[in-house]
Formats: sequence, C-alpha cells, structure tokens
Amino acid sequence: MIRVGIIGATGYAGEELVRLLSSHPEVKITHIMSKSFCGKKISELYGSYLALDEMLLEDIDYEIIQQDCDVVFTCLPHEPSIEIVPKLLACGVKVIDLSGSFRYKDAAVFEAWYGIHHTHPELLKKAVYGLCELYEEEIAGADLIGNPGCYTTASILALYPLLACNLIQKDSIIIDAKSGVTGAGRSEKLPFSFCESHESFKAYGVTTHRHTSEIEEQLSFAAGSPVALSFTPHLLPVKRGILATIYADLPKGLEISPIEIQGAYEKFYMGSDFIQILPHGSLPELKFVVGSNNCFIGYKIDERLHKLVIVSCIDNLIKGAAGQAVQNMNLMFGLDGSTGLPQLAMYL
Ligand SMILES: NC(=O)C1=CN([C@@H]2O[C@H](COP(=O)(O)OP(=O)(O)OC[C@H]3O[C@@H](n4cnc5c(N)ncnc54)[C@H](OP(=O)(O)O)[C@@H]3O)[C@@H](O)[C@H]2O)C=CC1
Ligand SMILES: CC(=O)N[C@@H](CCC(=O)OP(=O)(O)O)C(=O)O
Repeated sequence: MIRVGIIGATGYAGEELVRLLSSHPEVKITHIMSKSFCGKKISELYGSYLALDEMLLEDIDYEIIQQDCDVVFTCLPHEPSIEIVPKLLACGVKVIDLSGSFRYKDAAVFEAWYGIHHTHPELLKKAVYGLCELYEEEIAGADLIGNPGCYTTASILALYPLLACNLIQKDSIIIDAKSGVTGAGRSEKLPFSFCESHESFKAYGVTTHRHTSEIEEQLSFAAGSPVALSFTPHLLPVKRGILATIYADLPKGLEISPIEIQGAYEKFYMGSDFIQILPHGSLPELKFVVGSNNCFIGYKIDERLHKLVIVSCIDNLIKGAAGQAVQNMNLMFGLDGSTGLPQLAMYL
C-alpha cells in the first residue's frame, strides 16, 4: 500500500483528495493535517465523513511524516507551500503540490504574476509539471510535482495538440473561461460567497490572472516559441466545474478540415483514459464532467470567419486539482494512471 499524508485536508481540494483516496485500492491515508483544526475530526467540518473519524486532523510533524508516509499532498495557499515542500522533500517523501508554487520553470515569471518572492527557486528545476497527458514519463520519475491549475488544465489540454500540429495561429488565441465557486477555495472571500455570486455572473482578473502565464509557458513548449494570449476567467453561480470557450484563427491561406482537427486530437490523446474528444460540432457541458476526472473537448470550425471555436470542460476539484493529483501519484508509483479515479460524471 502507498502511505499517504494530506496537508491542508480541510480545504476544498484537500477534502476532495480525502474522498478520492479513501476508496483508492492501493492507498492507506496515514495522516490528515490542518493548521486551524488540529485535534478535530474531519466530520466536524464535512458532516458526511463520519466513516473517517478514527483519523484526527493533526499538526505537521516532519518526523512522523518521515516514518509513516511515502507521499504527501500539499493542498495549501502558494506561500506556505514554498516553505513546507522543501522540508517534506528533506524527509525523503515524494511531494505533490497543488498550489502554483512549483508549476513554473522560471521563478521570475512566478514572482511577476503571483507577487510572491520564491525562496526555493532551485526546486523549480527538479519539479515536474503534473499534466499527466503531456508528461507521463517525467512524472513517473519525479519526486516533486507541481500539480497544474484548474483553468490551465482545461485550456492547455484543448490547445496543446493544435499548436503542436500548427493547426491554429499562435498569436490569435482568446480563452473565455468560467469556473464554479469552489475554485476560490473554502476560506471566506466575500466576492465569492453565495449571496454575492448566486444568480449573478462576472468576469474577474481581466488581463492579469496568474493562470495566463502558466498557460502561456506550457503552450510555448507546444509551439516551440513564445505564445502570448488573452485569458479571461468568470465566476459561474454553480459549485463546481470549468467550461472554457476558446477562439483561435486557422492558419492563413490554408483550408483546415474537421478531419484534420479530429485526427490531431485523437492521435495526441491515444490511450489517454480521461480525455474525451467529441465529433465536429458536438459540444460538452459541465454535467458531462462534474464528479469525474475527465476532460471533454468539443470544437467547431467557423468557415465564414476562418476560425476554430473549442469548448473544454473539467471538474475543477477533480481533473483540475485532486483527481489530477491522484493520477500523478498513480504514475509516480507505477500504477495505471486511472487507478481509483472516477470515469463517469454525476449526471444529475
Ligand atoms: N479549489 C480549486 O478548484 C483548486 C485549488 N487549487 C489550489 O489548491 C490549493 C488549495 O486550494 P483550496 O483547497 O481551494 O483552498 P482552501 O482555502 O479551501 O483550503 C486551504 C487549506 O490550506 C490550509 N492552510 C491555509 N494557510 C495555511 C498555512 N499558513 N499553513 C498550513 N496550512 C494552511 C487550510 O488549513 P486550515 O484551515 O485547516 O488551517 C486549508 O486546509 C491552493 O493552492 C489552490 O490554489 C488548484 C486547483 C483548483
Ligand atoms: C473561481 C476561482 O476563484 N478560481 C481560482 C483558481 C483556482 C485554481 O486553479 O487555483 P490555483 O491555480 O491558484 O492553484 C482563481 O481564479 O483564483
């Protein structure tokens, strides 16, 4: 059995990890950790978790982690992650970090977009970007994973194969993405509270959202040269799910058929359990993915404007956070990537 510790188990991403891992056939959760709720049962926060009450929420103790864990998931805000992850690595455990702190190759890019000083830039060389469909081999050999962001997962999975095959113009990309409110985390933030967000709809982070830089970095690897794009997130009045509608110009002077687009996606994602490519003109909805680790991608060519419109959907807490983290753990420990992960959505 893989012995797992979860730091930040009380947050939305941590809670989803506890849920997924408690039924994983190869995992024993040995410690769940919190800063503010030490000594409490997890059912005091999440009422349905009575079955897990023999485990109390604990403070972080590195000696105990060294003895009892093979891998630790850190589900923390970005700044505490930068300080805690190196101490975990020094214990000899593998680490899967869900924050933005270990996703970039260049600390200067992280610092510019997050406004946080990175005190351990040396670890960025060692960290592997945990998008399983792109970096399976590197993940298998990694000790530290920077688990991707939720908007970025939906966006990169939709665009990477098309840029790699030169099927869209890299200077024309516009990503219009919408997220459920759990994307903002459990801690109280007034603009994201029920009354402020329910039956309303708004854009935020316009031109400055930090995920712009994460998407650009990864897509530059696909294109083989820098990519700059426009990314606008919106807050949807639903609990979970991300739907990104993406616009890009088709290559100038070239006729691109749906068969070429479909072929590029299907070839790139051959053997990937969680990527579902719909036929030309069929578009996914949030209810196709919520509750599962899937990413559904649909597209339509706009012949009149010589553009491609792509719609990509994930569950922000599963493929966008905890599910992807489990998929990473599976690969790091030589398991099939899909072990213990939900394939089907909660349709109703
Ligand atoms: N929500 C989402 O959809 C996604 C989130 N993420 C990322 O995952 C991480 C966790 O997000 P999320 O679960 O939403 O956040 P929450 O706000 O819901 O939870 C944050 C967790 O971090 C713990 N925590 C906060 N500050 C500290 C600290 N100084 N030291 C130790 N623990 C601390 C809290 O512990 P406690 O209150 O128990 O003390 C809590 O368990 C973030 O980096 C986020 O950006 C990534 C992708 C998607
Ligand atoms: C709705 C909402 O607020 N979403 C979050 C993104 C959640 C996520 O992916 O977080 P990290 O990339 O920071 O880990 C936001 O826009 O800040």
